[in-house]
Amino acid sequence: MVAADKLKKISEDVWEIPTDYKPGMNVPGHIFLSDRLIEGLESGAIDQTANVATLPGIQRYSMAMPDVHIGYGFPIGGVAAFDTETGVISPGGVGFDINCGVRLLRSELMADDVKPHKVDLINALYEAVPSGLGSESKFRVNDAQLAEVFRTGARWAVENGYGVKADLEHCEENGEMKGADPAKVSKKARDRGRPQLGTLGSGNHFLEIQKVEKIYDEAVAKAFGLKEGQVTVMIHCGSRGAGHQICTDYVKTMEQASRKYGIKLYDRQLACAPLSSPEAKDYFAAMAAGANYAWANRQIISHWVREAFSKYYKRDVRMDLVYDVAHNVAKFEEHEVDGVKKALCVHRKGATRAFAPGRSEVPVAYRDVGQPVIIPGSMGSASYVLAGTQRGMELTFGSTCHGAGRVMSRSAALKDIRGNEVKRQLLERGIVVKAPKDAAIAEEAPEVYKEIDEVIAVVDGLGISKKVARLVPIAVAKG
Ligand SMILES: Nc1nc2c(ncn2[C@@H]2O[C@H](COP(=O)(O)O)[C@@H](O)[C@H]2O)c(=O)[nH]1
Ligand SMILES: [Mn+2]
Ligand SMILES: [Mn+2]
Repeated sequence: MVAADKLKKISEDVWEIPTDYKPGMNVPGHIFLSDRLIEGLESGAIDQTANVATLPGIQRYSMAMPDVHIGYGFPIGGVAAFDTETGVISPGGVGFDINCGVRLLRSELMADDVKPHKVDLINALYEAVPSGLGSESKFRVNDAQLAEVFRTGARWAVENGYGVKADLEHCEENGEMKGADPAKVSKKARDRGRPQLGTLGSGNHFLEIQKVEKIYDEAVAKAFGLKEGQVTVMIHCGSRGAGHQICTDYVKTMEQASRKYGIKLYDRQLACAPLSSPEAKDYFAAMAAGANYAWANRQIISHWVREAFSKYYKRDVRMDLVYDVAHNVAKFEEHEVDGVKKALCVHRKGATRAFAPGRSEVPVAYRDVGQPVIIPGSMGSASYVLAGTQRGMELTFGSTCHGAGRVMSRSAALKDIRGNEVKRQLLERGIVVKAPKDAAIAEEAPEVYKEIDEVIAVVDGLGISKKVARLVPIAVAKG
């Protein structure tokens, strides 16, 4: 029996997990997948989506985007919104890499100018930005500076010479989530985060030089400053050891809190606390600090990317920030539920906010067209820029997918795939890959991910975000 047999197809690409799927479900689950993608859906991801539906105060549905796969407690690709009075917050609904996210720089360069230099350019980026699992940064922050990073995020970086003010206007939350409190971050998390600020991290994190291959919506693309043939650079990374430790610390706090507040957990990894409790407030303050660390991190890395291009071309190469999205975060937002405006805490775990035109959270420059949504595919496939829609506000609390989503585990990839062969095949297609070791390439081979075009067809078809541009890789530096 394929996992999908447990689901009820209620409309094109929408699969329901009914509330009688398991005891304790407060709302149904909705999984957004095409008939083809549903074939590969793990039954564990259905169970996880159903488990989330048992949490107190969940609104409308527990949702999973088409990049869904098994995660820690909540599925990756999961979206769940909780009433601020009756609901909960859960570190498992945010993930260990707090504010892992993606930003896109648009350059003034065209692909034909860059392609002959792609090896030198990717080497320059690889040199400029430290990467790898325990990698340490080229610069050091002291405790007081780290506390400022936790409090003010990307603004700290810009005020210290890493970028320009306009960058802040083009970040979700302006790169500075309010309510962060460094005092709620443990010494262990600070010690892990201090040496890693300004590092890419490992594996799935990357820097990618891309070409805008196709524009689907000229007017929106123009608002985003994108045109066919243009070179862009995509940066994917998060909060490194700092975020990981914050999550680890608060999972323990929440396990105790769940018992204290009598919350029945169908999976220990869903540990959570009522949003009104001191434990929830402490976690939110620490999570926001982790999110700010990640925004500062992507901001510093952007500065080094700009420096590397300018140094290589021996002139000031203009690289403006299109936008920066968080895809592992919980946020307080206002949404309409059954015709009533409500304050909700929306968890997006491997999911991207995709707000419609007119929302005050969307930067002024994009308010008429909707929030830019940046969706990476893999080092051998396309990535996409989309825009948020009103349909998304209605159907998914303004959310969409965050990537293609894995279909093969890292261990299976290491067993079945040879990194040097993947590298050779990609080079044959004109894509240069630079990574610390061949094993890292095997773990991240294009075939370990779903087909991004199919995933994007689902979100575009449902109308929860709409296609604006398709980007293809020229050269990739993997962490
Ligand atoms: N364009 C590229 N996309 C990539 C690459 N490696 C991974 N990915 C995609 O990113 C998402 C998000 O990853 P996550 O670790 O935050 O879940 C993933 O689902 C892939 O689709 C790459 O080298 N280039
Ligand atoms: Mn990520
Ligand atoms: Mn990450």
